Amino acid sequence: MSDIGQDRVALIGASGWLGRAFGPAMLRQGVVAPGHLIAANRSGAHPAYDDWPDLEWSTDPAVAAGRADIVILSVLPQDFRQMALDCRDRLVLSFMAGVSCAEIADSTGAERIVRALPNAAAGIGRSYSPWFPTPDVTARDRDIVAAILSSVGDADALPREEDLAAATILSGAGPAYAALLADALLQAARDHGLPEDIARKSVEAMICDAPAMMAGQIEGATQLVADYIDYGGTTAAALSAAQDAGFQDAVRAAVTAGIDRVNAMSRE
Ligand SMILES: NC(=O)C1=CN([C@@H]2O[C@H](COP(=O)(O)OP(=O)(O)OC[C@H]3O[C@@H](n4cnc5c(N)ncnc54)[C@H](O)[C@@H]3O)[C@@H](O)[C@H]2O)C=CC1
Ligand SMILES: O=C(O)[C@@H]1CCC=N1
Repeated sequence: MSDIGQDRVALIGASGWLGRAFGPAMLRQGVVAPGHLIAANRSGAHPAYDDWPDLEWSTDPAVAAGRADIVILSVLPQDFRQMALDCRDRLVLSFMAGVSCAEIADSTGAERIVRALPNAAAGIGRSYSPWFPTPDVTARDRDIVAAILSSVGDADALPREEDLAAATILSGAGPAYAALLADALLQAARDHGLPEDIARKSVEAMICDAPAMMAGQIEGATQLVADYIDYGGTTAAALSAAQDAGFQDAVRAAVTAGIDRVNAMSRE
């Protein structure tokens, strides 16, 4: 039996971007038994769950939450704010960006709340999901949360809730910044007249091979840039021009703007 034991889990937003990664992963790995999962969405059974034809579906989040011991909130903040959920005496695990534990407690009555920030790599089992528990969360709750989050990748507890804002903008963004860089490189390649297929293969080699060369040693990135600069070749010229044009400033502005947005959402 999994860490969840006989507890019933309501996954609110089961067919959304994150929900359809978590639900099937939890079922496939035996974190929750099919008879103990209630999948809630607006449209009923979703093809991502075709392997579990007998799964219980609900289009009423309040009913699903009411029948569960553990409630996973995988809905947009604005949709959550329209819901009337009673989660008293339940463990609530929220994936929502910018919705504080205090707001979740206020609107659901829950005291045992964990906020986690997965990312889109959950869909390939490679999410990194930092999480924060309220003081009432028990040791068993923590094991349950670790089991749920581990079903789609790696996870670590954070000591302070406010650190979730940065986590939202960094790991929470998944491949978004890499996509921005890839798009800029593709446009530059086209500007220089590279045939489209060669441009695509060149940029794919840059973006998709880099992870294999840097995995497990990301702290070496600063040294890698310095090594290229010291090498004094063509890449040095390109990297220096990017730095002079404000590359680091652009990244810092992106992270700051994102954190500001998260904090504004918390006050909306
Ligand atoms: N997509 C991502 O990479 C990340 C998302 N998040 C957070 O996770 C949460 C979910 O995000 P996504 O999966 O991307 O959203 P999504 O919009 O893809 O999925 C949300 C799901 O909730 C369902 N839903 C909305 N209102 C409902 C209602 N009244 N009753 C039943 N179901 C309802 C929708 O039908 C939809 O399937 C958001 O709060 C987001 O901030 C956090 C980290 C990363
Ligand atoms: O862009 C977003 O709002 C979602 C939530 C956290 C990360 N991605």
